[in-house]
Amino acid sequence: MSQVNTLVITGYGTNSHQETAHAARLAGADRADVVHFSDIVAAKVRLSEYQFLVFPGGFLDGDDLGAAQAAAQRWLHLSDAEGQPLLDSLNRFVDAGGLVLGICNGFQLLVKLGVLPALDGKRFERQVSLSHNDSARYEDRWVQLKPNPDSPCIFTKGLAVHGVLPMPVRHGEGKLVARDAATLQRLQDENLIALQYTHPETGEATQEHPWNPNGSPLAIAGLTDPTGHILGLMPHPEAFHHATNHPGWTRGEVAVPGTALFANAVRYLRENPVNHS
Ligand SMILES: NC(=O)CC[C@H](N)C(=O)O
Repeated sequence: MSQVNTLVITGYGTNSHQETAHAARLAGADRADVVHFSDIVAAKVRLSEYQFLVFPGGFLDGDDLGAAQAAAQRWLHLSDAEGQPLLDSLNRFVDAGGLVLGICNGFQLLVKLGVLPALDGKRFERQVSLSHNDSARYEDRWVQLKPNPDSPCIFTKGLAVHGVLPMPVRHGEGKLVARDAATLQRLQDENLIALQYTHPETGEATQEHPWNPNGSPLAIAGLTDPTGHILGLMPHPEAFHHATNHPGWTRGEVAVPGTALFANAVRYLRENPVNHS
């Protein structure tokens, strides 16, 4: 069975990197290293040493200029100490079959970088973004997510049988905006909408606040790319890594934890070795 080493990139304002690494370990990853972005730039650590790359949540650069906007510029324009553009390393990582997960601020980074949704295979071209919540406030609450069984997403595979997945959100900029109506339509038509916010009474996708916490169109909570190897989502799967994290646990409520997304990634990588050669 092949090795699953997880790289969680921290620095400049991430705040859930340790929980994220913990979730990866709980899900069975052999290793989960929390590495500062500057160590990637210094070429002390290479993406090619890993199979699973996670961009955790937080407030990169204090959300200045818009969440993850400044961080996206760093990824777009910096090269490492060996002269390798960071974008090339990221591109190669994905082409080698590595899995990428962006959680909340990490999802914001992936869309601003154009890693998601990468329609027409166009990576690093911004096609959608994440903007301020319709409620004009920071939303900190639990939501219920419906996985799309027809999505190519590796992370959500098989999870639709559970109905909904509860997970907490905490963000100010979680509303998806597409550059045009056709782009939005294609996300749906190509099954790139991996996760949707649902109404607790109907279990169906909803635009209703607070169940849809940000007003995201088509109730989009998470997006994948056409390969299914990349997932970005606004809710925090790492924050539901144990039964007692769930607000209903004292009432005996049982639900599939967010670590299920990580477990799917680990399982996939065991069976589908990444080829960094
Ligand atoms: N929890 C997070 O990662 C927050 C993301 C971002 N800082 C926002 O408020 O939208």
